[in-house]
Amino acid sequence: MSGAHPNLTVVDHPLIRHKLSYLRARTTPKKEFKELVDEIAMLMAFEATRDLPTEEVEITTPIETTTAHRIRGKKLVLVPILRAGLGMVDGVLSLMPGARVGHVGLYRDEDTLQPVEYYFKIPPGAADRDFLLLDPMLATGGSASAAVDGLKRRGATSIRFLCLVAAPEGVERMRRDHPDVPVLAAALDRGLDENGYIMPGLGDAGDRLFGTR
Ligand SMILES: O=P(O)(O)OC[C@H]1O[C@H](OP(=O)(O)OP(=O)(O)O)[C@H](O)[C@@H]1O
Ligand SMILES: O=c1cc[nH]c(=O)[nH]1
Ligand SMILES: [Mg+2]
Repeated sequence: MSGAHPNLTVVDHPLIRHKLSYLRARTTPKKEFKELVDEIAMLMAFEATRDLPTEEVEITTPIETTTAHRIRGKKLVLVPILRAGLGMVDGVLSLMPGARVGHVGLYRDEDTLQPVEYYFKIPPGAADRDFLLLDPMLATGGSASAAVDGLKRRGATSIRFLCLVAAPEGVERMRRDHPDVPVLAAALDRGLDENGYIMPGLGDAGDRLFGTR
């Protein structure tokens, strides 16, 4: 938990801080930017799944039979918010290759900053799954909040939101709209500029990932 934001955990680790410094730099090329997004997402997924329940199983090693532990219960679903969330999927999947992947298509209208939904596909049986919602940027929080609305409308009850850079405005919006959804971020930044961009941020994550600007 993080001070004024009881719904926020800043995953603050020297490796993450180091990688973020390159991610933020405007000179970092597209290929490296994508690799860094994956690497930070993977490191954060380690923290985001810290409290997944495990159960005892009996296994036989080449030496003897023993008790080991495996993750129990609900099946994990990664849900990237398109487009930029796609950049985080491979990194998280490298830790949990068995996780399913849903997709939420949202873009933020450049003038109104309101999220516009254009796609929604998740596996059936939402009530029995743990969802990890992925988006590098939490700015006003409109997109994350709308994505959580969509998951809840389809029956989801266990949702965590994983982002790389969060603005206080977005964290507060999530606390207001969805106090039951923990937010994990690699960094909590200063605020938003007049165009709704995070300061100091890293610019437009989708454009930097996909080379569209
Ligand atoms: O918290 P908010 O104010 O809603 O802003 C954050 C959203 O904006 C960005 O997406 P964008 O609309 O640029 O779409 P893109 O990923 O397709 O580029 C980002 O990836 C988030 O989804
Ligand atoms: O700073 C920001 C804000 C929203 N979306 C981005 O990609 N970057
Ligand atoms: Mg974008």
